[in-house]
Amino acid sequence: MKRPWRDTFYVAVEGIVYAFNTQRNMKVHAIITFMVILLGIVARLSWMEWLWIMAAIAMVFAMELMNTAVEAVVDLVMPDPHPLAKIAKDTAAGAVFITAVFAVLVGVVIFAKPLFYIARTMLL
Ligand SMILES: Nc1ncnc2c1ncn2[C@@H]1O[C@H](COP(=O)(O)OP(=O)(O)OP(=O)(O)O)[C@@H](O)[C@H]1O
Repeated sequence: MKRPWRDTFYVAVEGIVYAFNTQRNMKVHAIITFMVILLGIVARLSWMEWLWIMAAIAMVFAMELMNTAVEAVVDLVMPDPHPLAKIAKDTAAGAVFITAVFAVLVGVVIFAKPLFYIARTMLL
C-alpha cells in the first residue's frame, strides 16, 4: 500500500530534526545560513545572487543529511573498525567538504563587492 504523502513529509522532517539534534555541523551550517541571509538582505542581493546562495545552502544541508545517513548505516552494519567502513565514512565526509568549499566560493564571489562597499561607507 502506498504511504500517504503527509507521512512521507513527516518522516523527512523527522530525519532533518534527528540530524540537527545529533550533528554539530548541522548547527554550524544553520548559524552560517542565518548570517548569510542577514548579510544578503543588507547587501540587497539580486534574484540571481539569491538563487546561487540558496543552491549552495541547499547543497550543504542535503549533503550533510546524506553524510548522517551513511554514518548511521555504517554504524548499523559495521560497528567495529573496518577499512571499508572507514572509506564509506571518509568519502561521505569528503562530499560534505566539497559542497562546503563550493558554498564558501559562492559567498566570496557574491559578497566581495557589497562587503567592500559597506566597509568603505562605514570607514568614510
Ligand atoms: N567502523 C569504522 N571503521 C573504521 N573507521 C571508522 C569507523 N567508524 C568511524 N571511523 C573513522 O572515524 C571517523 C569519524 O567517524 P564518526 O562516526 O565518529 O563520524 P563523526 O565524527 O560523527 O562525523 P561527523 O563529525 O561528520 O558527524 C570516520 O571518518 C572514519 O575515518
